[in-house]
Formats: sequence, structure tokens, C-alpha cells
Amino acid sequence: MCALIEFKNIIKSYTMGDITIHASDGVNFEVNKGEFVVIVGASGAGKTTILNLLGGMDSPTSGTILVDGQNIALYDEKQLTEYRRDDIGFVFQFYNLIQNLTALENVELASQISKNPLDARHVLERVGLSERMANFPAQMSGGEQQRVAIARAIAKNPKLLLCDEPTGALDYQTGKSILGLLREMCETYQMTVIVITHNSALAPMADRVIHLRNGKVYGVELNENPKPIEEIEW
Ligand SMILES: Nc1ncnc2c1ncn2[C@@H]1O[C@H](COP(=O)(O)OP(=O)(O)OP(=O)(O)O)[C@@H](O)[C@H]1O
Repeated sequence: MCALIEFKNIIKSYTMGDITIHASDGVNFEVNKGEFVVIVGASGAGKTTILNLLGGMDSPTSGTILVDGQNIALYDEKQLTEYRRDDIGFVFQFYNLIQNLTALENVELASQISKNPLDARHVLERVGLSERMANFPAQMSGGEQQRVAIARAIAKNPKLLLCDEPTGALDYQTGKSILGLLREMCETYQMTVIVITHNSALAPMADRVIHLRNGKVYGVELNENPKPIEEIEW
């Protein structure tokens, strides 16, 4: 299978005065289409940097980032804006929903700007929110709000679903159900899902695990039989 994503010798450095920090220090990895990927590493390992590069929110200092054959590292601002709009769905730790729109309106807003969207109501049903479409974010629990955020990202029908510590603000059980939902959505929509986390216990649920330390990949694992999240404890 040809890789959907290829990071080749990615360097992202920040210079402050005399000091240069390599947030990505020669990062190489691949991801295949439809995989559920966990990128794991301690605080400061460079996870968010990779997600920002992959999401077109930032460009590398040097190196190649192929997404579906295109080198997004060479994109200008306009191309990056289109890439983010058409190809990327984001799920954040703190949901980032629009407070004065209902669940349905939040999802529709995202699907309206996308090229080939999925039906907003249908996606909300798939994430278990048939009864909550008319609710505002403040009327929903954290787990429900994160379900809306996932529906919003998926309804764009993106090439990549990027999740930044998606359970970071949730309790243990709710966090587990959200991870189970992400895994299910990966299979239902054959979507490539990338989750960044500091929790290495999540590794067995992924098809591919990329371990980061000090801005470098120090190991990649492939799980032929990923474990259901219900069987993972931490
Ligand atoms: N805009 C910036 N300017 C300077 N240094 C930065 C910047 N962004 C990130 N860094 C540095 O790059 C390194 C990697 O940061 P990054 O946010 O990618 O790590 P992380 O693994 O996501 O950490 P966390 O889990 O704490 O969010 C850190 O040392 C950080 O201080």
C-alpha cells in the first residue's frame, strides 16, 4: 500500500536569542490510509508540533511532508488555508464549539464550507446524539460536547482527522467512550485518524504507534490486532 502521509527529515526549529530549539529534530514516519494512529510522548516531546505541521497550521523549517502525494511543506498561505478547509478535521481537548449555535448548527457550519460533506444529522446520529441536535453546548456534558466536536470534524469528510489530547478534559469512563467512538468512526468512514497523547497505555488500541522523544521518533509499532479500548486500563 502507498502511504497516505510521509514525513521525511522534518526539522522545525525555533530561535530565541542565542538558543535554538528543535521541536522536530529530523522526524521520519509514514501513515497508511484508514489507519488509527497514536502519537505518544511526554510533555515537550514534539507532539503538537507534528500535529500542527500535518494540519497545515505551521510549516517546517526543512523537510518534506507528503499528504496524498502533495508536498504540503511547500504550500503558501492560500494553499494551506484550502488544505485545512478541505482535507483536515480537528478535534481539540476543549471542544471549541460555538456557544450560541446548537449541536446541529455547529456541525452544519463545518460541513457547509467543505467540498464533499457528509449529512450533518446523519453524522450526529452516528456519534449517538440523535436526541441532542437542538441543544446548545452549555446544555451538554463534556463527553457530549466532544461528540459534537467529533461529528463536526467528520462531517467535513476530511482526508485526515487530527485529535489533540481528545480526552484530556474528560473523566476516565467518558474518555474511554470517546476513544472508542474515534476508533469506530475510523472504521465506519474509513478515515485516517491521528491521536496525540501523553498516555502510552493507549498504544495497544492503535494500528500504528509512533513514539516521540526530544523531537525525534524513537520507535514505531504496528499492531495487527489492536485491542478494543474496553480491554485497556490505565
Ligand atoms: N512557538 C514556539 N516557540 C518556541 N518554542 C516552541 C514553540 N512551540 C513549541 N516549542 C518548543 O518545542 C518543543 C516541543 O513542543 P510541543 O508543543 O510540540 O510538545 P508536546 O509534545 O506537544 O508537549 P505537550 O504534551 O506539553 O503539549 C518544546 O520544547 C516547546 O517548548
